[in-house]
Amino acid sequence: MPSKCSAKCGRNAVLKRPKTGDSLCKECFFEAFENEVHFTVTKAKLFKPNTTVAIGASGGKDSTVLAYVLKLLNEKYDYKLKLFLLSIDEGITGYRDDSLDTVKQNRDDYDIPLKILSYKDLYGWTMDEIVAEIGRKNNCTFCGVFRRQALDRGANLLKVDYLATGHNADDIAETVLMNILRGDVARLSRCTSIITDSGDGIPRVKPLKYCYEKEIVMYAYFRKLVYFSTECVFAPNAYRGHARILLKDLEKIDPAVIMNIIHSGETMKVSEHSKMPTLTKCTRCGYVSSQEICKACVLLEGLNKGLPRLGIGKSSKVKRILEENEKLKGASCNGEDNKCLCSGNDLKPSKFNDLKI
Ligand SMILES: Nc1ncnc2c1ncn2[C@@H]1O[C@H](COP(=O)(O)OP(=O)(O)OP(=O)(O)O)[C@@H](O)[C@H]1O
Repeated sequence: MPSKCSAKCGRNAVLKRPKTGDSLCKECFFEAFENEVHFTVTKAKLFKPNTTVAIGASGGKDSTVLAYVLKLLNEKYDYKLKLFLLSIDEGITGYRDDSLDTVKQNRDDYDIPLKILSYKDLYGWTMDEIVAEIGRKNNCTFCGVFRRQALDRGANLLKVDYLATGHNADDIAETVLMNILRGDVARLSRCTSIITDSGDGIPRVKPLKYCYEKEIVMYAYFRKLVYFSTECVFAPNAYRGHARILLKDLEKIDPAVIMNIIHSGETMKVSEHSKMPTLTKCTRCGYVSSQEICKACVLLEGLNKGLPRLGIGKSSKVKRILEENEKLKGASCNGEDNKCLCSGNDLKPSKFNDLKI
């Protein structure tokens, strides 16, 4: 005999909630999931009424569920938000091109306007081209740094008040673990924040912060949402994968570990000596950075000068290489040497400002 829904609605249960162990029917699961997101949004005061929100839309399960639920809650509770979808096309053949088709489908299904920005337009390189230069080992560094900035640039171009991403509870617990495994105490203090300041006035928010990945997949499945589920073709080497495997193993023993890790990260007190550096503006592109020259500009400069490994590793090493090149430039460069870093003038802000969106 099928068990009854534990919400006592009288219907039969069709699933067991991974987060709580409750047996629920479809309708009560939808309600529980949506109520939790609504609770997260209201408790953290994520959005002010009459504002605009860009949803980082990759076509994957998290951002698809985020777009669907935000639209639904916006209408149900009258948040008074104007929603946009913002997609970054990294230029990964067989992955992003297909997932962007899914985002376009979501744009039509949910009636939310979509803006697509590509790495090729922003940086002059696709990820396929970058991987051909750097190989598969460190390509995630390029992709992560460029995507972060590209999303900020997109949010600025759309002139929105918030940028919402689909980061879920598993992502955040993984990040806490990763920062611990790397001894990156400074990042620990901000990786659990539900609202982060990107340094240019457009806060990033994570409405799915407390949603378990398994429940997001269930929600998308039972709601019959269209999403793209293939792993990035370049992802298997990412360090995050190790934290992910560890977390999944721990979750099998006790699903509460995900919330426990987030809770530990939130309540941990980081010493003054380990605080994140203050954000400033990159002297090259004018974009937000914790260094004089932002990581995106350093990586791009390396690519353009045939030194793709320039930005991989410690920033002190990068600074030394850049200083040495500055000296060389003063001594001998006639401005025609393609390998000399002095011809990194193509990184001026105008390159980005000229972009037609
Ligand atoms: N190419 C992209 N364009 C726009 N937003 C993106 C893109 N890639 C990632 N994001 C945003 O960052 C969030 C976390 O990205 P991550 O790479 O961890 O993907 P994920 O956990 O597989 O999420 P999803 O299922 O939405 O793809 C996504 O939910 C989305 O909001």
